[in-house]
Amino acid sequence: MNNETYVVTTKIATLGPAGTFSELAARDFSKRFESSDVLFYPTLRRTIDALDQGAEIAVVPIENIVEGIVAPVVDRFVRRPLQIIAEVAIPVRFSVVMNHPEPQRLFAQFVAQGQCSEWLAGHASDVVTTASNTEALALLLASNEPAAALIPEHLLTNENAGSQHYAKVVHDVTDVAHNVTRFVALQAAQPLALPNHATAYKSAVVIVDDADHPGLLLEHLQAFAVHQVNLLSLVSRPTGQKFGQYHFFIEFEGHLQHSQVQAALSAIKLRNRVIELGSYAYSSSNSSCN
Ligand SMILES: O=C(O)C(=O)C[C@]1(C(=O)O)C=C[C@@H](O)C=C1
Repeated sequence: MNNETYVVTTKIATLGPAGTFSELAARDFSKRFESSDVLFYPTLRRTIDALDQGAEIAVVPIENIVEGIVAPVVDRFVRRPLQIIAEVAIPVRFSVVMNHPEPQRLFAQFVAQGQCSEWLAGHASDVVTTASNTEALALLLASNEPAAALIPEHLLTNENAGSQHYAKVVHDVTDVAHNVTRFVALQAAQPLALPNHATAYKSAVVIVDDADHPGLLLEHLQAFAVHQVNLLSLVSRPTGQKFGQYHFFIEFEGHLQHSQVQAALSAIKLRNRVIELGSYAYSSSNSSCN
């Protein structure tokens, strides 16, 4: 009899190159597996689509405490079947590094710009938008012109990118001290596991707007209220078809298998299509920043 044991390596896709906050979230999530590989993708959309190309899990940002929802991620929920299986909240702090004391342009990721808007408004007029924070740093390192980059503070402790490599460093330019981003781990949609009674769950759905009429949003909210389901977030996203038409991304307390949740969603399903995105435990670091 052969006693060999096999270790399965879980492939986790996230936004790269290495050094992003997304990588921190993916590494945190990877602790749940005996063996895992973190694979990097250049955009959030390609990170999610990696689920069709061999990755079992994609870890992406979904909400920043200041900037709100990360729209490219939420919009993907309507386009392809996905399931949220976990969330993790990661503290986010930025610094600015320069290759010259008077830079002409600054490279910065699109979400990061909103989290450092006060410093940028006073110091940077020519901002070049990048797909990730590490791409901002890579563009600075490749630039022959006086330039700067908004980078994750944790990259300054990296041997190859430490403070000594730059003409000037401005530490911590983040608008708020308690800046934090919530990341979700996604997998391809599949049957939901039963709830574990010791876990506090939240769930997410998208209500697809294909039955617009006066009072529609009120009816959705009433369904949750009547069945005592506590809403945690509600974001409207344009359908892209017509002005005035919106899908609603909603997170609420409870598991999709709980009877009150099923009753609320059944009422909504009489009028609209509902995409169920799964049930997952509250992030532990989430409760500390409430
Ligand atoms: O570029 C990164 O470092 C990322 O991980 C992406 C991202 C995001 O898009 O929200 C993650 C955390 C911060 O909110 C800023 C950027």
